[in-house]
Amino acid sequence: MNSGQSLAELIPGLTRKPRLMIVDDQTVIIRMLNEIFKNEFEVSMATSGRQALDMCAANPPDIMLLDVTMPDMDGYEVCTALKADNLPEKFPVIFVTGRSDVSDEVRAFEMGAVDFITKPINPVVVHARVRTHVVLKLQQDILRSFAMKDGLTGVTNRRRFDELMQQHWRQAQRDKSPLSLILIDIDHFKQYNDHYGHQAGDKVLRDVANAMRLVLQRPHDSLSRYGGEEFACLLPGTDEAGAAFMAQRLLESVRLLAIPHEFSSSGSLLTISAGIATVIPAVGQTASGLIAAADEQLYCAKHDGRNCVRQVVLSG
Ligand SMILES: Nc1nc2c(ncn2[C@@H]2O[C@H](COP(=O)(O)OP(=O)(O)OP(=O)(O)O)[C@@H](O)[C@H]2O)c(=O)[nH]1
Repeated sequence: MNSGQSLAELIPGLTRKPRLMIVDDQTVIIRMLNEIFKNEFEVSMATSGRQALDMCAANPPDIMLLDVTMPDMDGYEVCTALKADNLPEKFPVIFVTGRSDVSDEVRAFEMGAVDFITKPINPVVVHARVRTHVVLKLQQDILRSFAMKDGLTGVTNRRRFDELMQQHWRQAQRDKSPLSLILIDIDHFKQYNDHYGHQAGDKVLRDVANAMRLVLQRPHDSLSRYGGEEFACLLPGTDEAGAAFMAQRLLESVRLLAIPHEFSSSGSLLTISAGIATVIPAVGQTASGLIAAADEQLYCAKHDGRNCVRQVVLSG
């Protein structure tokens, strides 16, 4: 890798400074590393393993420089805790240590570290290694985000929805908090395609997805393309009243697009129908029940004339 190139040149599409977390109980080391990286990275610092874990939960870095020998919790323990934690993002960890035994090095790799740097720190070496690993990490992030997006509408795809569902389901089980799912389907979309053409149909899918995406405000709310003309809106921490409100806003956002649909039996404009299911998941319950329940409500909304919402609350 050419160290003369800037990180922005190496990672096309990079819109922010990479985040580097330095974890060391010796402030003199932290200061030294900060001097090396402060221009290219957004640097955060922790002086104990516990503090590092708390900071990662709130705002995970893109890469971590982790001291092995620290009081209370050593670097190996931090690494183990990071692996066990359900962090929203994984990131590479480079161990920094005064020990230079082969067994220490082997242990570091076994714990999941990507690299191992020995003290005294050589600024050129540490800089080159951090750059190499952070470029790989950010390139992977970009590829991953492409793999998780629906090519036509730009919202997350079915694969990502499945992941998000599992993630939020487990979180809701732990917190005993409500999780709502809204399944949305465009009304008489086959008629739309048949009369206005497939390209016009594709544009409608994009416009509808964009309009609905703007309705979602909370960071954990998500909209995914669930199937051909079906979307799924996942609302963690949202009860039945909140989900009903959001569903009505989704319907309204599509009505406001005022897309003519002369061949719809539910009005002269394009509309959607929605089925909502809400649950506080119990131990042993699975997410597939929530999806099936929302799907059944969507079927009811279609059956009851379309352009409407039907809802159920499942017992946890
Ligand atoms: N243009 C376009 N059409 C799609 C895409 N994916 C699915 N469709 C179409 O969506 C239509 C779905 O039709 P149906 O399942 O019969 O449902 P509908 O006509 O919307 O009727 P109701 O759901 O009962 O209101 C089919 O014509 C599919 O070809 C896509 O990516 N682009």
